[in-house]
Amino acid sequence: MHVVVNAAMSADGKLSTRERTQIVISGEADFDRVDRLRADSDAIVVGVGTVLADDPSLTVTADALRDTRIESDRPANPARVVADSRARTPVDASVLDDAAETYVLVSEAAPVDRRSALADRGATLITAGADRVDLLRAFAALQEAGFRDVMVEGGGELIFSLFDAGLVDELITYVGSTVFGGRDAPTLADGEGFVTGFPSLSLSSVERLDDGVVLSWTVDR
Ligand SMILES: NC(=O)C1=CN([C@@H]2O[C@H](COP(=O)(O)OP(=O)(O)OC[C@H]3O[C@@H](n4cnc5c(N)ncnc54)[C@H](O)[C@@H]3O)[C@@H](O)[C@H]2O)C=CC1
Ligand SMILES: Nc1nc(O)c(N)c(N[C@@H]2O[C@H](COP(=O)(O)O)[C@@H](O)[C@H]2O)n1
Repeated sequence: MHVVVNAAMSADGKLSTRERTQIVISGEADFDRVDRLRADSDAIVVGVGTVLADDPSLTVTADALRDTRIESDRPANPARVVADSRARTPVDASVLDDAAETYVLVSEAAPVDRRSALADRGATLITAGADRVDLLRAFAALQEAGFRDVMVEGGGELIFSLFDAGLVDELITYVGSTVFGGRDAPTLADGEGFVTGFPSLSLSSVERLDDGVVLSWTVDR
């Protein structure tokens, strides 16, 4: 399985403002790039914090790209995957609509009634971990389900945990032309933070796009 993390951040490294509401950082050309990355993926993963903050659809928006997927025998949209230890995804969340398959990764601590509600909405549940989703086990289950190219779109808590678990192969960031500031604003990698064993990255490309820059890194093994 190949895991690519893609996120947009302000010039000061924030994914959003301290109010954690959805905010546009990318320009039109970057959203097209993200659309192509989605179209080349089997699954798109987010944390439930992102679902609660943004209610994303995580679908491929450009018709041409959707056609490309159909020609290649892939479903019109990649599967959507939510890391959601306590099964907090609202039943009316856009990720549970009919546009694509949806997987919810939960822990054993997720209440049974919440799990049933999500299953009733058509989600496939994967249980891994006692209190928090065990990402190594959950991603192994996704691989077993046939997913090869996996894209992660955030947020900062999930991205940190994926780096911590050694699951990230590539990191792509769009750095936009704005400053959010705020010590409580989400950054690219939040969680506990590393004090040793920092992931080491190799820069693979730098591209000027819209009024910002796309930085692509591979994670050293
Ligand atoms: N600019 C961008 O590209 C993006 C911005 N965002 C922003 O990020 C913010 C949401 O990010 P966060 O609050 O960090 O939430 P998040 O999206 O990273 O979700 C965190 C939640 O994931 C669940 N989870 C399950 N297993 C986990 C594990 N092993 N490790 C970590 N989390 C696990 C937990 O319930 C945890 O509360 C919002 O403000 C959103 O707008 C989100 C995605 C992309
Ligand atoms: N690439 C990118 N640029 C931005 O400026 C953004 N705010 C985000 N946010 C991510 O995209 C999700 C929304 O997806 P839909 O348009 O609803 O499909 C949002 O939840 C973030 O993960 N990304």
